[in-house]
Amino acid sequence: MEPKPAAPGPCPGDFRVAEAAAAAAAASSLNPAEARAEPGRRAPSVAAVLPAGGSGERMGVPTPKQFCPILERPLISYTLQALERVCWIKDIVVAVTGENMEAMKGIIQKYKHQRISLVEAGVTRHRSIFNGLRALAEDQPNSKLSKPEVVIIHDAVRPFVEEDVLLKVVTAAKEHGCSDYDLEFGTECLQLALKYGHVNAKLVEGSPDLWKVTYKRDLYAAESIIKERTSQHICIIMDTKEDENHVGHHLEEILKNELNHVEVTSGALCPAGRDLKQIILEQCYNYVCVNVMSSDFEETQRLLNMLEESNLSIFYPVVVISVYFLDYKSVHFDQKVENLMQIREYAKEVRKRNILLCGLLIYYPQDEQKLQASLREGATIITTLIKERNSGLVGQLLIA
Ligand SMILES: Nc1ccn([C@@H]2O[C@H](COP(=O)(O)OP(=O)(O)OP(=O)(O)O)[C@@H](O)[C@H]2O)c(=O)n1
Ligand SMILES: O=P(O)(O)OC[C@@H](O)[C@@H](O)[C@@H](O)CO
Repeated sequence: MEPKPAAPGPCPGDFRVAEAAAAAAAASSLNPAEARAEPGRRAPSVAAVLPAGGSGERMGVPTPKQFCPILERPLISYTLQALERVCWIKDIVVAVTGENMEAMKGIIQKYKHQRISLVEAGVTRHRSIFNGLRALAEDQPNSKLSKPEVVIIHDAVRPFVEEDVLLKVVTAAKEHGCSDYDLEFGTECLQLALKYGHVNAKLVEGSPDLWKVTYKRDLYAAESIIKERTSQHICIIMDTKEDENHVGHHLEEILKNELNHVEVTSGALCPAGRDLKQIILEQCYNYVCVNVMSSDFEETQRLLNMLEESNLSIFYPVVVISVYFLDYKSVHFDQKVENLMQIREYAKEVRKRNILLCGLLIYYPQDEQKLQASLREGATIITTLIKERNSGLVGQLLIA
């Protein structure tokens, strides 16, 4: 399964931190014997510099690519999120041009990014990096930055960096010498370090997702990756556990079968399912609220309240689909639809908080085969809404 999207959270006191401490100690130690991890050793000091002062000429759009939106959030915010969740990176210095400084401050505030300092970018990428390094190196009286032992340089337009590769980079910073291979296939940064830093260097293998957003097509690729990652976990909430034969339960079964590569959790507002708060904490971005017993929005409203309180949707749109049932025999079709149209108002309200709410009415015949077909159609609508995360369908009542 793909790794979860980066999300901020408390730094776990697990082995990675100790490993990082050892790596940073290794990177900074003059004595190789000291480079081994020691219990209780002081925390490492690692900082990151993000050059974000380019104009993105090759992208061919007026907005510099680092500020281009992906699912309505600027690209650079994804990169910051990926770095700030790595708790052993103490400071993240971002180099931006003077004209984008205010916009950058707005992004930091809106998405509550932490440990970020801004510096003025330079006319070239290397100059932007230099400005970031200078801010970390100088002991300026009003600066909250302290001089780190290791600095990670990471393009602001590489949003999918994982902690393990950052750890490898920090570890390699001291452990390895420079080979002919490294020189042959060196990147600009490597050459810069070799020429002016008088240090050895080592190329570390990254993952294919570490690629750089350069052309317009890369924005579409990044969006697809984010959509795929956020669709990996779906929580189904049923307002009853009774009446096992109700079509609601059949729908749940069909969804589970169709989404066999996806983690489907049965959450509940009632005690039978897994604790919904926990599921939200685990960063599930998709909820199917199956209303077997009721025709109102009470259960959906409870779920929406919990989602709003959690702030889960600050980084990614959360999809909520409220599902209802009506059989062909019922004479109340108009009344039911009219009642369910209220979803528009709820959807408009929660849309402001990046929650994409849609309604789905499964209008089903008694005939077993046709019923199965209706349920499969319903399941297809649900999976499409989740995979596409299309804000254009927000507030719609779809009928299967
Ligand atoms: N004067 C510059 C130029 C580039 N960068 C940053 O360096 C990273 C990688 O560079 P690149 O992909 O070349 O970005 P751009 O220069 O913006 O793109 P282009 O070459 O297409 O104009 C980007 O995060 C970019 O913002 C920078 O900080 N300062
Ligand atoms: O200009 P290009 O798009 O070829 O790549 C720039 C890269 O060299 C740069 O982004 C660093 O990641 C590597 O030092």
